[in-house]
Amino acid sequence: GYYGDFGGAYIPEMLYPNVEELRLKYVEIMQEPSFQKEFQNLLKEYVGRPTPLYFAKRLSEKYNTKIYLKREDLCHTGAHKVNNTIGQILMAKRLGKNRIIAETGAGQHGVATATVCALMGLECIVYMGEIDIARQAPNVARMKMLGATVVPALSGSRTLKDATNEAIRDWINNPVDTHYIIGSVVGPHPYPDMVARFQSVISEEIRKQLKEKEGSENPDYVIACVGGGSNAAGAFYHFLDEENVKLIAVEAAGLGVNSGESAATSVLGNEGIIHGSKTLLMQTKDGQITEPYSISAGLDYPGVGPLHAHLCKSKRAEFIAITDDEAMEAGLELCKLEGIIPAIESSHALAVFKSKKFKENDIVILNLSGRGDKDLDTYIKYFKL
Ligand SMILES: Cc1ncc(COP(=O)(O)O)c(/C=N/[C@H](C(=O)O)[C@@H](O)C(C)C)c1O
Repeated sequence: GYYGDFGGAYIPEMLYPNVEELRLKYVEIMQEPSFQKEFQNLLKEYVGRPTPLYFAKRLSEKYNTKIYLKREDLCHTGAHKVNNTIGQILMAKRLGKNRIIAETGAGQHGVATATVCALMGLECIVYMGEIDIARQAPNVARMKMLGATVVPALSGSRTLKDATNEAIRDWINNPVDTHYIIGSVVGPHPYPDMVARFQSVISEEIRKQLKEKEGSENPDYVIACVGGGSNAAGAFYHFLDEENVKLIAVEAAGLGVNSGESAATSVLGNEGIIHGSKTLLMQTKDGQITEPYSISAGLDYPGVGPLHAHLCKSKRAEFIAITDDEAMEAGLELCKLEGIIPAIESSHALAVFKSKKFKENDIVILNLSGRGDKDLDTYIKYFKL
């Protein structure tokens, strides 16, 4: 359960039975033919996979390189999060669980969890920071309509890290009948690996689609935004051992990495434990989690998955920090050039083209993790629409 020096399961003793049960069973369950059959069928019939690998002609012309967008914004629920929740709800059923809990920040993961609970008729409780409930109101309404109970996290800074703490507290109190669907490649082993495996359908499809379109399975670059790191883990997964495929992980610089209002964990973080995992996190000198900031709730996370801590330390991936302003401008530019309104998280990845030069015949894949519907309020305020 380690990625280099990072990973592991540093959990309270009372959580050990739940996590140990999962660790012992998850690979075996995922490899069962009946599991794979149901998983692949739901991804196709319910999520709408495969998602297009769309050649963005006008964007490519603007930046004089070849840009393909992997359209995770077209998944059912509007983001990549559902790839993971489909896998985990099937896992929960095979583990005999009938109560589901989850944490969410941007609300996408909460919606994706509520969606699969409605699909399978399971009880769903989503913990969400009171601050995030206010700034992602449309997703809160969606979760309620889908039958979930949204519980405001009132502890700490009342954002994602507190929602995660409250979900962990719930799981400790309800070990037998409850499965905790973690929304990103974070948390104690086996979650980072399990979530990455479920999201790896993204790069599995990219390889097939690129082969058809360009005659080669390998692009020159894969770019993805990183909050906890699940959409990036999925987009990178099948390229990790292909050293000519360069990986670019994009974090939220917020108001700037030296502004004190940022979520650029690879720049501002150092080694520590967060939510049961040894990784890089933004912390005070006595190891308390520092409150991050980003205009996007989805990247507003003070840690990063252990896989990405390793990719950063081993320099297998280049980490770029993008500010609120750079992201918002890039999001609006995609609207005008390609008629696609991206999630603000995904807009951070798009902003790379402004600052990094690619060669004319480079093939660049950008993982468009979600669509911008949930962010219209923020776009309206920012651009005074
Ligand atoms: C459209 C979209 N794109 C990217 C992200 C960042 O999450 P990762 O892909 O796991 O790095 C997110 C993260 N959303 C989470 C959520 O909806 O709850 C996030 O807030 C937390 C789970 C980290 C997202 O919604």
